[in-house]
Amino acid sequence: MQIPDIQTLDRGLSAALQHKIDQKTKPLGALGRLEGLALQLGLIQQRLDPVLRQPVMMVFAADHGIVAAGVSPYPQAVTMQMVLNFLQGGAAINVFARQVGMDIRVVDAGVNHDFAPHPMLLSHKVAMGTQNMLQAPAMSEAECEKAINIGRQLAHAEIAKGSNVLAFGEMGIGNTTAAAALMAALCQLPAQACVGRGTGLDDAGLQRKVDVVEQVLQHHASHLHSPLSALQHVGGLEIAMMAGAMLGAAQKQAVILVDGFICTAAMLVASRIVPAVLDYAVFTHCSGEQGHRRLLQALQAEPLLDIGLRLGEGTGAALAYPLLQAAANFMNEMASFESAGVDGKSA
Ligand SMILES: O=C(O)c1ccc[n+]([C@@H]2O[C@H](COP(=O)([O-])O)[C@@H](O)[C@H]2O)c1
Ligand SMILES: Cc1cc2nc[nH]c2cc1C
Repeated sequence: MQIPDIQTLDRGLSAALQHKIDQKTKPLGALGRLEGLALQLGLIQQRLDPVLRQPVMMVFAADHGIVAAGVSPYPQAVTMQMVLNFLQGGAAINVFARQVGMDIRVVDAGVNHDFAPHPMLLSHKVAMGTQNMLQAPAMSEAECEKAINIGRQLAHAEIAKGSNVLAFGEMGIGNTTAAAALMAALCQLPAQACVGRGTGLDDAGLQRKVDVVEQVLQHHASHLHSPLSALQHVGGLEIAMMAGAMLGAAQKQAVILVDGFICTAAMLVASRIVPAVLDYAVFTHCSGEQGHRRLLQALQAEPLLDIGLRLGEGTGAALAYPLLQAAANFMNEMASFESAGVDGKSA
């Protein structure tokens, strides 16, 4: 695979951005995390007056052969049914994206169903789902590379149409198992620390899922040392396409909004391919999925929200978007001590 060229942030503007932030009519630091966000936006865009244009929510969907091992309480068909729900506008992500003014693209990366064409649907099926990774690599090397490259092109296309904020979401029954396996492999953590209840496994189901992930890691042990090989052997098609799209977004200096556990696992993979991708990432929330907090810590990421969401679809990213808007808006619209005639010196 050709490694994408991603610029690390040029921090030359940091002092001027921080000065602008500090001159706003507020006590120093009083806008909390919004101040760090404003600084990040300014550095990504290399301007003192950052603007957010045409935010797009990209929801990547695919199926997972590992569901045959009983790792999800829901049947595989729910992936396809939820894609239809997205296209009809009735899912949580439709509601929240509408609420914050984001367009949605639903990307079929590998759902086990043939969809009729639809204006919201981007059909880029690489396979009808992954193989059961207890028995075989989740994908072939060619499939994995194809998914990454399509993802990168999709991000480039959205940015070429005028977006400078790409939000990421996903749908795929079984994908918390693939995400946990990737986390365990790339962070060298025991399965137990990475596996959670997903859509709602009971205690026995959780134990079975831990056992399955341990077996998967053992089966592919000799292929887990590089991020690409780990992705190919224990990942998922939507995870691979998201990782590619995240790399593509960073290549073009767009802001990347990372949703929950599965999106963060995709960012983990992307960051092990090109670490500079992290400069463009905003981690929007800490999901209720056991393992997400530890994964965020491994990436030294501080999530914006921690409100117990564990839905996926991009819901956390959509809900956090107004915080990004607030960061850009205060930079552009808030008075400075000088312009408002407020005494900016503390006693
Ligand atoms: O984003 C999260 O943190 C998250 C946590 C738990 C579940 N999910 C969603 O639930 C599905 C995967 O759950 P499971 O139990 O089938 O592996 C998939 O469609 C995800 O979008 C998502
Ligand atoms: C109903 C349902 C909706 C979802 N959205 C994302 N993952 C999901 C899993 C299920 C089961």
